[in-house]
Amino acid sequence: MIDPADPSMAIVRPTPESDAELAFEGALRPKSLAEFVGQAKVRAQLQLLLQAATLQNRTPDHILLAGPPGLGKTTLAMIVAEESGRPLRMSSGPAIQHAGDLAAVLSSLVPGEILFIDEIHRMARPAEEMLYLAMEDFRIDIMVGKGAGATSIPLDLAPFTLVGATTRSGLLPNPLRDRFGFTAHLEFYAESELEQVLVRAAALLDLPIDRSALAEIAGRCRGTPRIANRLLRRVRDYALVYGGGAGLGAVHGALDLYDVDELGLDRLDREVMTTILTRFDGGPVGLSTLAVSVGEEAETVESVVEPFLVRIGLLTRTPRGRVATRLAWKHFGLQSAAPGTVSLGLDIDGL
Ligand SMILES: Nc1ncnc2c1ncn2[C@@H]1O[C@H](COP(=O)(O)OP(=O)(O)OP(=O)(O)O)[C@@H](O)[C@H]1O
Repeated sequence: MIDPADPSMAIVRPTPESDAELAFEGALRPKSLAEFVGQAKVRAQLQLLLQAATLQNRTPDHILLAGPPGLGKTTLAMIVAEESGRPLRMSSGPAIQHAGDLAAVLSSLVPGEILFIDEIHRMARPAEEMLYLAMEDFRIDIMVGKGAGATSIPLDLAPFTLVGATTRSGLLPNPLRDRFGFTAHLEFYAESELEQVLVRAAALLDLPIDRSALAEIAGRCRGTPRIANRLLRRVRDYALVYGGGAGLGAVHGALDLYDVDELGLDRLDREVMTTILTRFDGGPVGLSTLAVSVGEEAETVESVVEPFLVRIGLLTRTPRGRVATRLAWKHFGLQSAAPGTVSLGLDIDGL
């Protein structure tokens, strides 16, 4: 769930500008696994897990949803609650900064409730430790008092299902990761799947749009449904203001205006790549140096920008740092200043 007032959500692009953007996103969320486009394997896995729990009349196992922003983690958490007919409680890692914050949430859950914790890797360590016992035994220990006189009082919890979402599953401590019965790794969407997302969104928005225009948006939305839906909205704006209908002309006009290139790269993607190419001669360059050079948080560069650049073959992550590929030099029409640097970068890929 995106809360524009929450600084932890600043890494989500493009930033929702208004309540209207949030309402728009909410309105387009699929409400069932059948409506959810793509991620066929994850859908089948979730279906099995939920059906088995229903047949045994128990709470479904804890679920971890991992993947870059905008691929449908929050949507899936809502679907899990919907499909299993259970109430949903939503929270987020940054909102749980003390064990007491988590204890308050856990102790107020009703039996069978689904607890969704977005950005679960941002939860404070003491809360994380409290969660181990809660997930395993539906119990927490509440510390009363301080120092030598401190005692712990056990508190039984109602059985619940935790659905955690993370853009950085590698940051979760093993004991926490191991307590999830199922981890779903969400992948970037294929263009054909994104076209389906867009067809559905255009119908819900009552927007007549050419199939060729939808295909063009699908190829330029970084493999991400959230971005596909946002670009569709910008195309709708463009068609509304300049007339001529929502066709290829409106797509090119809107996407050029919003600096989205033919690969779907936006301003920050391009800045990261051109910085590696021109300032570090293709790399390798370390993450923190790169982040400082483009004036962004290292986490944003690592979890929001890089996964897509790696996926489309412009960037590799090596033990010595980030390296631009031959394709990146070609895409940006640049040449290495030091002959041999490119192949040095590519040579260390496999390390
Ligand atoms: N498989 C899908 N089919 C149709 N629409 C989708 C799908 N996945 C995501 N969307 C749309 O994309 C938008 C973003 O999805 P969602 O908020 O679930 O992403 P997220 O992975 O939770 O992102 P974040 O990590 O930023 O919280 C939603 O409005 C939803 O309508």
